Amino acid sequence: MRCTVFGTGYLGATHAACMAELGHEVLGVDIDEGKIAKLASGEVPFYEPGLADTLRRNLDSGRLRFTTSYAEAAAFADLHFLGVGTPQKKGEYGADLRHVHAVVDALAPLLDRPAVIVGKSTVPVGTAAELAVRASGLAPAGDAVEVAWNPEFLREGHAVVDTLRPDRVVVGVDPTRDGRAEALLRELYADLIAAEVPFLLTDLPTAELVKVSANAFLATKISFINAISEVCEAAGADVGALADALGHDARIGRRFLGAGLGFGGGCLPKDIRAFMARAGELGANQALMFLREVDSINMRRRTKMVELATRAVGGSLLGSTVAVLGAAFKPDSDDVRDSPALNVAGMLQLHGATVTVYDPKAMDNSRRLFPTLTYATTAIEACDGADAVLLATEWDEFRSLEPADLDGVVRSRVIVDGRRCLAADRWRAAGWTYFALGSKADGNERANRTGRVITPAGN
Ligand SMILES: NC(=O)c1ccc[n+]([C@@H]2O[C@H](COP(=O)([O-])OP(=O)(O)OC[C@H]3O[C@@H](n4cnc5c(N)ncnc54)[C@H](O)[C@@H]3O)[C@@H](O)[C@H]2O)c1
Ligand SMILES: O=c1ccn([C@@H]2O[C@H](COP(=O)(O)OP(=O)(O)O[C@H]3O[C@H](CO)[C@@H](O)[C@H](O)[C@H]3O)[C@@H](O)[C@H]2O)c(=O)[nH]1
Repeated sequence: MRCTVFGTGYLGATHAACMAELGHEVLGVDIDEGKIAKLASGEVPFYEPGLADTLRRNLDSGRLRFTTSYAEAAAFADLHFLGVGTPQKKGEYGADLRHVHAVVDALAPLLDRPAVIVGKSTVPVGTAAELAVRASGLAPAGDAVEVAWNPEFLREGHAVVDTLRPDRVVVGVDPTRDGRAEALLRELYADLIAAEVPFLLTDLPTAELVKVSANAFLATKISFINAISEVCEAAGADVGALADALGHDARIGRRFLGAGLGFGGGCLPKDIRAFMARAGELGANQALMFLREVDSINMRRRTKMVELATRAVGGSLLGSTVAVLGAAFKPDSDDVRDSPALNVAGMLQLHGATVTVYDPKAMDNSRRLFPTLTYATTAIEACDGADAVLLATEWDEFRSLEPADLDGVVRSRVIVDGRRCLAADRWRAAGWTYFALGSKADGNERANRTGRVITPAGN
């Protein structure tokens, strides 16, 4: 069958390529001409493992095309996915829906046949119902234009697999309608349904809420372990061993109990804030108060990392040289939106450190966002002359670093593991001072480059 996808960013480009992979004819639409030109020539404008192959295979098959023309898109299909950004409003918690509105306002007047607009963007509950009124009011086909919601749960770095084999497909429809939207989406996802991916049909507000509730839960789980991490640091316990023990309880599970620098990216931080804002608008202010704490715990990890770095260089960042390994908000992505790594790098610089950053894939995006930081072309180059090395994003390339790789490169053999992904014993055995968020401080702290003594402390 045919469909369009409006917005060809991390979500939309993946969805378009994967729908074509399922055998459908797909037209991706974006207002960014450069992005569309790249996609049309087989180039993915961002880093996502496996996506380039899927894109090229489906461009070659002729099933996948890209355009900036809304008129072409309206003529092409009667099933239109909406995957544009819903960022946090400037200076407010709420979601900025201007891109979502722009799509509907430009597309609906072109819809002169029955059509279904299917939202995939993450939106405040109530948006779908509002868009349904907006679309049918603007469309020549009137009420024959319907809105459904099919929230997306893919993770960056695993986007292709998550789209082709999701844990579930959630479809929200208006129950007063004739079932056309459900039928179209069942047909579109027939291969997934045949592979026993649960297809969960709900009303519109429930589908919208499933998405933000899932992200709120994930964020809460991460902040839970990071709150416990603070207690571990104070008590001299080890949060990694604690999380392993907790995770054996099947009711809890080990996933998303990774303590460290906390969550960032284009989703969890802005989604929990928009969820709080929307609950407030609905008069349910009290309900999500805990998410404020989830957010604060998360942001505290970043300042905690700066404190640890300060200790690691001997008490003052002023005049120090710090290497930051990692800039993306997570490994296997080049996304630097609300990246804890870059946030920390920026704070270190504000405190007077000379900061050199290296990331395997996110260098261009980082330079655009933080042009005043220094960037290296390899991890080793970033560590040249460093008083401390900070590991901020757990790329495999950094996990597999050996202490010997950096001996003779750094000025002081001091490492701060913000993602708890290095073997502490190996680094200590090699004579390094090893700090990690969520553990008692290194017992072998010692005089560093300036002869300043870093005192062993309990956190
Ligand atoms: N990134 C993810 O992993 C992910 C996963 C699930 C859900 N989401 C949600 O999906 C939505 C998109 O996120 P993203 O990360 O892909 O954002 P993004 O910024 O990477 O992509 C958005 C795209 O929309 C395009 N766009 C803006 N206005 C447009 C218009 N009027 N017409 C056509 N295209 C337009 C932009 O040019 C851009 O290419 C957000 O609501 C996000 O919360 C994202
Ligand atoms: O145990 C963990 C797991 C993750 N993180 C951090 O949490 C953030 C988010 O990670 P992840 O959820 O894997 O990445 P996203 O690609 O942002 O995916 C989330 O946000 C998407 C957009 O809404 C959803 O579709 C996904 O289901 C949801 O996992 C990253 O900074 C991670 O470093 C931790 O600190 N500890």
